[in-house]
Amino acid sequence: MEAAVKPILLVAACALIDADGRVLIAQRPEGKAMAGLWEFPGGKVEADETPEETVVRELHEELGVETKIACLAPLTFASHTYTDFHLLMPLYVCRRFWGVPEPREVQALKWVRPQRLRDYPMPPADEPLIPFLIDLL
Ligand SMILES: Nc1nc2c([nH]c(=O)n2[C@H]2C[C@H](O)[C@@H](COP(=O)(O)OP(=O)(O)OP(=O)(O)O)O2)c(=O)[nH]1
Repeated sequence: MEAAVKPILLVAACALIDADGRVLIAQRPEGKAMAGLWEFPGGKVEADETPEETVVRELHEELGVETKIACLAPLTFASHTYTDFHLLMPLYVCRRFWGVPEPREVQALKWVRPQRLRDYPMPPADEPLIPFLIDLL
């Protein structure tokens, strides 16, 4: 019997970048899958949204940060098979945003130099994204 095809989960994520070229990562909350791992802010793309709208909404909800679709630039994407789904995750970068990020729906936030991202345990889907940020910054 053939294995069932896993559903594709579309998640949109964003690397906020500060004036020093550091990237913001967020620690996943307790009680959720992959709790405690560090990830790029973002979330599932809802049925009525574009990925860019998802990023703008999630930055507001998770961090209290405001930005605009025009301030998002696509960098790369993750494509990774988890147990229950296949994750497809465009990663945007954003250098222009308003407000100081605060950890509203996450455990903690950290501004990290791209070369130091490997010091923070991330979901397996995220590891291939790191070289793109190192190249960019
Ligand atoms: N936001 C974000 N999600 C990531 C990253 N890497 C990665 O594998 N994911 C996965 C974790 C989750 O399975 C999914 C994002 O879903 P989510 O954060 O909106 O939802 P969740 O798992 O917290 O579950 P829910 O309670 O909100 O339904 O993508 C990343 O860098 N950022």
